[in-house]
Amino acid sequence: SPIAHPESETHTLFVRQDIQTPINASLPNVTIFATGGTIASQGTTNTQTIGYQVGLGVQQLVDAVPEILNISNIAGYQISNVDSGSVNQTISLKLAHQINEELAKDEISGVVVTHGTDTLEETAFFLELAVNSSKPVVVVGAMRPATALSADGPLNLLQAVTLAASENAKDRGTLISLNDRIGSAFYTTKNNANSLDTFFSTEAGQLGFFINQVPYFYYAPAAPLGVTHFNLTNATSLAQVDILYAHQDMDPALFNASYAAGADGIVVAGVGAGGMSSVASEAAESLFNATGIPMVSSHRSADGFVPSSEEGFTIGGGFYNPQKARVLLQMALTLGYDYDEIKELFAQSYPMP
Ligand SMILES: NC(=O)C[C@H](N)C(=O)O
Repeated sequence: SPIAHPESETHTLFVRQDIQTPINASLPNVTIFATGGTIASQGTTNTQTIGYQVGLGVQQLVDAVPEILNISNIAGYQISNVDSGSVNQTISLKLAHQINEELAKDEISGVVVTHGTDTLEETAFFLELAVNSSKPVVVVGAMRPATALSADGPLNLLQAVTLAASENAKDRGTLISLNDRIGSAFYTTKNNANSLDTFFSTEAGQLGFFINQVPYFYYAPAAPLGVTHFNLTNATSLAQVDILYAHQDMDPALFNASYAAGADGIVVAGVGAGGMSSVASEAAESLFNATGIPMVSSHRSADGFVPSSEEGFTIGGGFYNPQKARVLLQMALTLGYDYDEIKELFAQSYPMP
């Protein structure tokens, strides 16, 4: 094995297995934080592409693609080993804290997070807001388990490390790298539950592409409009924000139920540009009038825009999809933003001409 000092230690919540490759002084240093997902999964046959189990550690991910060591020295941390549907605020806060610490070290060029693709965009957006560094943070996953014919994880990981080690990737915020594409964590969303190219086809999210494993960017570094960096250094937990999905005959009781279950904020994945039935809307408004709980309107369509209106009680989620609006609202509530500040925070991403 090219990995020099494997050691493992079991914590109650995190399986932590720190690895460090032999140091080659002429190479940059990249740290990998592994969280699980399909990229770390194994099936029972090489044709199994559903129903596989997560379980490979960061050591095995790196061992599968030794070419990585021609690009960068690697240190690795096992933060969790779960499907991304089970990634929670404990894991994302831990990631944010450790990544901020890691990137503050002069010798570190960038970091890679390996993650399941299902909620990858939520963690990537969370890191976009909670990590304060010009160095690259690259979040990567895979759509086929490591045991599959034509598994995509190894090349995706090689590309992610290449990107994290690249000077050209600096000052671009958190990046999502998958299947040759480089996307902005701010805008990229998972588009297909099964396809290898699942992070394709968002309106504003595509930043670049790998050609022969070299990252090419379409634009000079740029930050999305309205990006706010939050200091969560002292946060040990996050506010509770629920997403309610609008549809025909949406149950209006969901609003009170969500509040009664402890929600500090609610995001509505609305029909069209943030809509819901008049009955549901009345229930939402009476909860808002009674409690002042902030409610953000987003869209259940994959892409779109919901503005705030002057008279409405809901806050327009702008370009944020429901899951990203949830992360943003969660951070704002955790740091004590009031209703007007939250409205302003969302409006910042779409400055009016
Ligand atoms: N492609 C994937 O990674 C899916 C997997 N269920 C996850 O952990 O998100």
